[in-house]
Amino acid sequence: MKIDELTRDAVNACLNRRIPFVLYALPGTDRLVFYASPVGETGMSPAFVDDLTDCFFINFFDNDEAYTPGVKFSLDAEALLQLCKARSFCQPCAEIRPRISATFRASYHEAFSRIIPRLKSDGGKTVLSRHRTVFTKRLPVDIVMDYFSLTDSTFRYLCYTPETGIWFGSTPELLLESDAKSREVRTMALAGTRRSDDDASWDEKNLYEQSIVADFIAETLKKEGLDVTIDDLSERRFLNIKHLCTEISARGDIDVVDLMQELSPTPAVAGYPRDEALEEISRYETHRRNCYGGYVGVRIDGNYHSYVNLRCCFMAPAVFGKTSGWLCNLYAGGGIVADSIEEDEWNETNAKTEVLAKVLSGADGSFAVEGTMINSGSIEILDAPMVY
Ligand SMILES: C=C(O[C@@H]1C=C(C(=O)O)C=C[C@H]1O)C(=O)O
Repeated sequence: MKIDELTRDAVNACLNRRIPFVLYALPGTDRLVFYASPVGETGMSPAFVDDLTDCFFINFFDNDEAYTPGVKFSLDAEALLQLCKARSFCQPCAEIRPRISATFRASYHEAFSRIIPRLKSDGGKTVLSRHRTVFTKRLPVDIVMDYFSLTDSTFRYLCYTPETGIWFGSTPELLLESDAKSREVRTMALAGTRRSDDDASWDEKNLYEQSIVADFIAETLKKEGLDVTIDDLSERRFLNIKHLCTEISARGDIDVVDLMQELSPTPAVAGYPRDEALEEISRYETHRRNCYGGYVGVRIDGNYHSYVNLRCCFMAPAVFGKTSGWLCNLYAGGGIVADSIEEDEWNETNAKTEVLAKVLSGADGSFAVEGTMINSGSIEILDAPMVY
């Protein structure tokens, strides 16, 4: 995958000036698309202002607001660069910032130990997540070009909005794809994880975790009065790991935005029953998930391409010691059920962040720092990057 100089300049101009933008590629293609839409007088990004314009959207995991931040497809790279030449910008700073500390192994242990007894008595599943914190000297454009080039089977994006800050990701999980003409939507139940090179057959625990997701999605679609088709269980490989997957489609009278809200967060990223799982997540996880586990995607010609925001990174410009670069939070979780083994689940979160952490470090591994050296005394988060 290649990025042309014009688009590279446009991305850097947006990062330097905090102009909302997106750079994305849909699954199955290496075609990179760039758009920017400066924030107007409201100070808010304008994604879902109406039902017509093509746009990018990115939602929070705690998805209880009607408002969804995003980027309208108003300026392409050339138009954006022209505008930057013609006038100066004072766009709003990000409202949230990455965390300086990472999840301690001990905090994960504490959360795990509290959740297991309830799952043993009530059954069900809770998705427990953690985040890693990395400081990197690499430029966002270089990072995402390496990361996006590894596979074309995911939805890949890099964006900035004032509500979310800078995020990028490469997610394998479809939340909802809609086709207004045929009145059809497609989704998937993706869960259960193991390393790609592990050829043993899937165990009961993983099959159970995945069936919870498939049942929830199928029930939700049926409750909406839709005609639902459920495909056979298959295996999906994404870089160093693989998952179990059931593709599900539905046809009928659909309000896609309502349905996305209804489905998200699915038991693949929250758990089941949902309320109990969400309660445990907010009580025991030591970080806010922000946009991790929410949904992210594009609306084109009235059709939605929406994905669960996984294998993603939240970043902000920062100075570490005397070095300028980027502070990054990498998120990963896994479904915990009554007989889950803590060490295996922790290792699963390592596997899910392994590729991204490597990309942040660069080819020779010398571009990034991770660990206790990163603390509030050694790092300062900036509102805008040192201009490059
Ligand atoms: C929660 C994540 O992934 C989700 C959880 C999975 C699991 O529990 O096995 C598998 C795929 C995703 O639906 C993540 O990548 O952080």
